[in-house]
Amino acid sequence: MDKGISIKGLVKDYPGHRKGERGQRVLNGLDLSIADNEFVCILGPSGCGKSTLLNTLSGLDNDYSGEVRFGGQPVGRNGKPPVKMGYLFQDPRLLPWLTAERNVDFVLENSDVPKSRWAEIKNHYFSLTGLEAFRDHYPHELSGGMAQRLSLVRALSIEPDVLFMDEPFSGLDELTARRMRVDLLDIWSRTGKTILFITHNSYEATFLADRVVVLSQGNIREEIPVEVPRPRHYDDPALFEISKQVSANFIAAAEEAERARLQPQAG
Ligand SMILES: Nc1ncnc2c1ncn2[C@@H]1O[C@H](COP(=O)(O)OP(=O)(O)OP(=O)(O)O)[C@@H](O)[C@H]1O
Repeated sequence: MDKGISIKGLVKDYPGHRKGERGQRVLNGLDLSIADNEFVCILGPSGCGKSTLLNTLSGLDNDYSGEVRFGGQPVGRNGKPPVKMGYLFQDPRLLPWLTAERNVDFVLENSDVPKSRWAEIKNHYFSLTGLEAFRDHYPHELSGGMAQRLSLVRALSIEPDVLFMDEPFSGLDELTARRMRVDLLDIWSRTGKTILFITHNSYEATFLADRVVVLSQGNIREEIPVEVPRPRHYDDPALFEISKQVSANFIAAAEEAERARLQPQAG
């Protein structure tokens, strides 16, 4: 099954919330195609529309215009998405009163995965993420990295075709984040998913992605392919070279946002 994503002319406006406040166009006719099994990182300064893009693609926000297709099939405005989606956020969002395993069961109970497969799936992902010994631990007994790993187990357990990740490692210390990036690439290479990953970190984006998309004010400023063979090595100079180009675009996008902010509004 094709799990690619095609986005055409995506426009998202937020109304002004206070009396007399202007509305804001956050996504401005965005076109983007993501291939089946491609790993794409979205980078851009604060407020450029990254989370808004993820919310519209993931169906959390249906109030937009333009076209979004998964595997060539359009998203029904209020219907079921044509692919299975998994999410990972900056905050692991675990249920504190449930053990690690029950947190995963909770998601499985609300999925279409038959109960006969739960044990196999849980064994697989708990072992893949090194959490086998912590299945009966509660979230407060886990470190930040372990909690985020559990959140990854939970997202993967429903066997999503597409994984949306919104700065999932930004709250972790650098060493843990590095390990998580390597683990994520390993899992991705074994399971085959289309991944859309949001980050503020140029090197993280370059290390992970097949392609880095830099957003500026609700549209694509630059798409930078990362043609470095996998498995990748964290200290590969070729990655550093590409990340410099990513950084330069990121900084330019931030400057564009600052200029737009200082520009007097017409009308
Ligand atoms: N529910 C909302 N109502 C009104 N404006 C919103 C809403 N959500 C986001 N915005 C505005 O839309 C713009 C884009 O927000 P968004 O969260 O998509 O940016 P972002 O690129 O993800 O930023 P960050 O990197 O800080 O998370 C911001 O100016 C924000 O204030």
